[in-house]
Amino acid sequence: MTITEIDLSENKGKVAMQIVRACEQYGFFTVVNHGVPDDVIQTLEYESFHFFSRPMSEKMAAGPDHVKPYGYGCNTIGPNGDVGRLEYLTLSTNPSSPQSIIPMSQLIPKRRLEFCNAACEYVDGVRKLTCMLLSLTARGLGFDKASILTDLIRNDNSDSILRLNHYPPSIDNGIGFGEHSDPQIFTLLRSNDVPGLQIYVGNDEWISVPPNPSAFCVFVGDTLHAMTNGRFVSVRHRAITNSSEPRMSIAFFGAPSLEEWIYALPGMVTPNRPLLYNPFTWGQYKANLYSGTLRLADDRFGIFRVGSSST
Ligand SMILES: C=C1C[C@]23C[C@@]1(O)CC[C@H]2[C@@]12CC[C@H](O)[C@@](C)(C(=O)O1)[C@H]2[C@@H]3C(=O)O
Ligand SMILES: O=C(O)CCC(=O)C(=O)O
Ligand SMILES: [Fe+2]
Repeated sequence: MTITEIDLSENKGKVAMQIVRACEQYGFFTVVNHGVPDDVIQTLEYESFHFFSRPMSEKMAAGPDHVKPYGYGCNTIGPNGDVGRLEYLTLSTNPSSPQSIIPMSQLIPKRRLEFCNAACEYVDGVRKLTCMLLSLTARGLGFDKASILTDLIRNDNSDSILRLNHYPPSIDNGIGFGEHSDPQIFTLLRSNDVPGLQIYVGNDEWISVPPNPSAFCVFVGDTLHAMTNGRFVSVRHRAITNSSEPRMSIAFFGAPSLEEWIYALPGMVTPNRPLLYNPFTWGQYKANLYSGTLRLADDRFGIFRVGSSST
């Protein structure tokens, strides 16, 4: 199989169809000519490497005791004992959150202002790109109004997240970030020129995504899967460590506000495709990630499935 690479400078009608096809097939594609300025990306990568190069005692100032999933973390992922060979910094992009870029940058040692500016500019660029991709997706699905999807991310209270993942060199095929799907709408991830990302394409097959620093990887998340009533695949993916070079991935998880209701979009439920999930708010879905014993690789739709005994 080949990974779909979409050139955003091409005809918009064609691009819209390519996006929908890729979301239906694997829930994954890459985009080039995406419009996020290269210097904005390079600057945040530089500041991120600088942050992770600081002594552990300094990095710990930004975590790990903050509200999940925010702050600095090392070798553990999520609330229930998953481990990985990485360290990360996770920030809210909602300006009114105490865990968002500006207040969290105050906890970051050295180069506070530089880090803060770089992260804000990056989020500005990737949020616009996410909106453009959602608008093209709405068009590809046949909706007249792009706002049916773009409003979810544009909302001032969007619960979108910025996550910096740093995988130190390791040459024995270890698990950097274990298998999972992302819970949000779309994830836009960019990495330096070091391999590691793999996606699941069915039939027990994982394929490696060749690194391309001038592209963004786009992942369909659980929320868009639910909104399309299963038509789009929420792609399972993982990162392995097998390089003598450090790997840095920067992910923007585009999410709605906590109050937003998630339900199947018009036309997605048909006699051949019965409703899969009862409506839920993003806040309910997110609370479920952190309230129980769910592990990284677990299916998280259980209680939201139509016919589930808890609904
Ligand atoms: C074990 C978990 C970690 C995670 C929340 C979860 O319950 C399952 C999904 C994980 C994930 C993957 C994408 C993002 O990195 C993340 C912040 C998210 O929203 O969902 C992480 C969560 C985390 O690291 O806390
Ligand atoms: O680093 C990667 O390539 C994957 C990271 C990831 O899946 C995540 O942060 O959710
Ligand atoms: Fe992920």
